[in-house]
Amino acid sequence: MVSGGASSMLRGMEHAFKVDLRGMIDLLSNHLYSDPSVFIRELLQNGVDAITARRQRGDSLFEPSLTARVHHVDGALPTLEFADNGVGLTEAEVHEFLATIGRSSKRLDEARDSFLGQFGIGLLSCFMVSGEIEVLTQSASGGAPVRWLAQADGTYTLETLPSGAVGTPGTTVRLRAREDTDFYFEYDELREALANYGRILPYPIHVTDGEQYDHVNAERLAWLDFADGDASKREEVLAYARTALNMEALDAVPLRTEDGSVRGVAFVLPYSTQSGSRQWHQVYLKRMLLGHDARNLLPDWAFFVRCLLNVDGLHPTASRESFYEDDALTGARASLDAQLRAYIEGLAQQDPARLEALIALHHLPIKALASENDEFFRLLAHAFEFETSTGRMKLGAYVAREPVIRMVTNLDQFRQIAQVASAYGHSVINAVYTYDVPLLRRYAALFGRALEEVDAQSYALALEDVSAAGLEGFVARANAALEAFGCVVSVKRFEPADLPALLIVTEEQRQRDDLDAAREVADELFTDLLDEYEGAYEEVRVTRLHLNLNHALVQDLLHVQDAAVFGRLVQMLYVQAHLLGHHPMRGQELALLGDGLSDMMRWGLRAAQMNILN
Ligand SMILES: Nc1ncnc2c1ncn2[C@@H]1O[C@H](COP(=O)(O)OP(=O)(O)OP(=O)(O)O)[C@@H](O)[C@H]1O
Repeated sequence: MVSGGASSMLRGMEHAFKVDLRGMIDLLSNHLYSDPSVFIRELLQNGVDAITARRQRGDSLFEPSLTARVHHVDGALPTLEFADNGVGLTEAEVHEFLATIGRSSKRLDEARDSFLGQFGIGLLSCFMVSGEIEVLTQSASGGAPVRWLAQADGTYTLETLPSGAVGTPGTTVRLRAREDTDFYFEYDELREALANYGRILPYPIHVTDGEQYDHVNAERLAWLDFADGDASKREEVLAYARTALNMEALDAVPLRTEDGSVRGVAFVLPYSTQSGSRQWHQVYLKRMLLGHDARNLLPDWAFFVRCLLNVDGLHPTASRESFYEDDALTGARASLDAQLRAYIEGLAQQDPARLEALIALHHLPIKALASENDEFFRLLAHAFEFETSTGRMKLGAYVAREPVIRMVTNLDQFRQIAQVASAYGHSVINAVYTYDVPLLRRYAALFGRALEEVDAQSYALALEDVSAAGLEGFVARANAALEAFGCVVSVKRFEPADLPALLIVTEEQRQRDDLDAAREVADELFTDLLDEYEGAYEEVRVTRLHLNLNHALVQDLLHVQDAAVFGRLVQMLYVQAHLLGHHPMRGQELALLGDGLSDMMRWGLRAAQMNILN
């Protein structure tokens, strides 16, 4: 049997955790917060929460106010006093809340909705810029004022002051700059940080340093009213984008969700953006800046807008730089997605000109969206523009004149085909850009249209073949003239009759010739090895020149006997076909052009001289 004494020995002695404050501060500054200026956010947040708490007590006879004052005493490092006239703290509350890390007066569920803070660690961020934190506070529930002085090593002193020493309820936090942090105490820096975090906070924020003074959130921001449905604020909101965001927005779209209680505005960017690029937004949580990244709130395809958003019903992560993933966030995201989508759909019905401008600038995100959503696609498909062999055209106009949608998926092929296709009265779509092919496929499927992927070679094969008509000798001579250029000649008849020749260049897969050559001389062992390489192919550039027998020059060429003249003429037709088809010319072809022109000039001169002599 185990005696009671022995059992307590087994249980061991109970100890309390100890927290190394320096380690905590290091953790906060290096791993949780991205920038030391967040101490301003934490001070603002505590001040706002304290005022909210005082109001919730039923005290409405005071003018809420938050003030940051910088003091410089005798060339020493500056101090910052951050004062609020909120609820304040009693001595017991100072011990319980200020001096206990992780303890917050705001965590109760009902409190969570009203307050900004909840984790009980925010004040520690002041140690990132100051060696000590001094708090002077007078509770709204009475009692003596308290002075609390905390050091970064985790020790603190607390003294109660004579009643009435502070006067009205409220709290002042005093911080002393260090050599390495005085930058954050400079007036301009401070004002900027206060404005950045507190621009839309509901209580006035003042900043002073000697003669300098500013009320950083004096401006009434129209975008919140606009989000609430006040359409008359539209021009004001666009003007705000112009002056404050330096953006001539194409449009302003009000946003509002039930889930997460989001309100805001999306500005349509006046310039096109890359798919996947990240926009710089302003996201506020209960009117306090949370950050500039709205990735977990906005859909991926919304990279053509920049948003100002205020969120009341989502929860922050501990760093307070993004939102905690929960059902409300999922709902808010889905609703914002639907609203931006509805905006584009609305334009399609009510403002086609604006939609056209939007598509012209942001065709990639819009096409991305259309390629995954049928309804959206049906609505917009006809407005999408494509490059075709007969010029840029909206898909609607294209299908009105072409019974079959013909597309080419390679740019070189497109250049070549442009000539041949028009000979047949066809218009071919250049579908080499992202989303083109899936969009055309979807179009064909949804609207029941025939879609063909065409290439230059198959077009050329369809041209009327006349090489069997006793022209073998002619073709052989022409081939000899172009042998050095790796070009094969054929004679065809095609339209337009004024196009003398058509050059088709294809990249073909050819089995490597040297493989066969190697096999001929290889012994058994190597033959096995070579067999393993059986599938080795190489890309070969194949050039075909189709001479057009409908053209007068080609007809004349049939009767040219002089081998030198004949060769040069064929070669010049070959070069001309390069130029007409916009084919890139290699050094060989450029040299040929030079030589050919000289010959032509020489022959021309000679003919002229002979005319003179005759
Ligand atoms: N200016 C203030 N006036 C009144 N009480 C304050 C003030 N600043 C801090 N407190 C008290 O100290 C507690 C701890 O503050 P702290 O900033 O560390 O955390 P928090 O605001 O509760 O949460 P979070 O870590 O999310 O900011 C608060 O919950 C509040 O009770």
